[in-house]
Amino acid sequence: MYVVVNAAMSADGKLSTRRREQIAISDPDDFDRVDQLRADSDAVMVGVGTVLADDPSLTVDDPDRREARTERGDSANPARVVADSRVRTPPDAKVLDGAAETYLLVSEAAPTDFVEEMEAAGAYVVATGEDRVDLTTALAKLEGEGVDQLMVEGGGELIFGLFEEGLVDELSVFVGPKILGGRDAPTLADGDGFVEKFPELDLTGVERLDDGVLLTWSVDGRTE
Ligand SMILES: NC(=O)C1=CN([C@@H]2O[C@H](COP(=O)(O)OP(=O)(O)OC[C@H]3O[C@@H](n4cnc5c(N)ncnc54)[C@H](O)[C@@H]3O)[C@@H](O)[C@H]2O)C=CC1
Ligand SMILES: Nc1nc(O)c(N)c(N[C@@H]2O[C@H](COP(=O)(O)O)[C@@H](O)[C@H]2O)n1
Repeated sequence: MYVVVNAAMSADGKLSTRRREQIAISDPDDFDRVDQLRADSDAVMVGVGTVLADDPSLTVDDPDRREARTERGDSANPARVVADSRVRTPPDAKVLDGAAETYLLVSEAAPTDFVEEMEAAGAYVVATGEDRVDLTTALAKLEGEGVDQLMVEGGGELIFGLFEEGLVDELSVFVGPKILGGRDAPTLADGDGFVEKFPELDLTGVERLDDGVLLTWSVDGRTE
């Protein structure tokens, strides 16, 4: 499986405000690029923190891109994947609206009644890990379901978890012309942070998009 992490951050490295409110950091050209990346992927993943903060749809916006997918024999939208160890996804979340297949990655500690509620809402529930989703095993299971390219949109906890497990192949970050500030505002990679053996990146692209810059890296030492 090829894993590409894509996110937009402010010039000071924040994914959103300290209130965790969704905010447009990307400019129109970047949103269009993100839509194409979704259309090119088999699945789009977020953490439940993002579902709770943003209630994203994670679908492809451009009808021509959806049509191109169906013409090549794919579903109109990529599958949606939510890492949600304890099942905090609300049953009325947009990721459960039936517009695409949805996988809910939960831990073995997930309450059975919540799991059943998610299955009744149409989600495929994949349980791995004792208390927290075991991302390595969960992604291997998704690969077994035909997910060859996984796009990850965030947030910072999930992105850190994927780097921690050595699961990221490529990172693309749009740096937008805003300062958000806030010591508690989410950043590109939160979690516990690395203190040694930092993931190393190879810069593969620098491109001006509107008033921001798109930076792309490949990741050294991808282990899975
Ligand atoms: N600017 C951008 O491109 C984006 C911004 N965001 C912003 O990020 C914020 C949400 O980010 P976070 O609070 O960091 O939440 P998150 O979206 O990273 O979700 C974290 C949750 O994922 C679950 N999870 C399960 N297994 C995990 C594992 N092994 N490792 C890590 N997480 C695991 C846990 O329940 C954890 O609480 C929101 O404010 C949202 O607006 C989110 C996506 C993109
Ligand atoms: N690429 C990008 N740029 C921004 O400025 C953003 N705020 C985000 N946020 C991500 O997009 C999700 C919303 O998706 P839908 O439009 O609802 O499908 C949001 O949840 C973040 O993952 N991304």
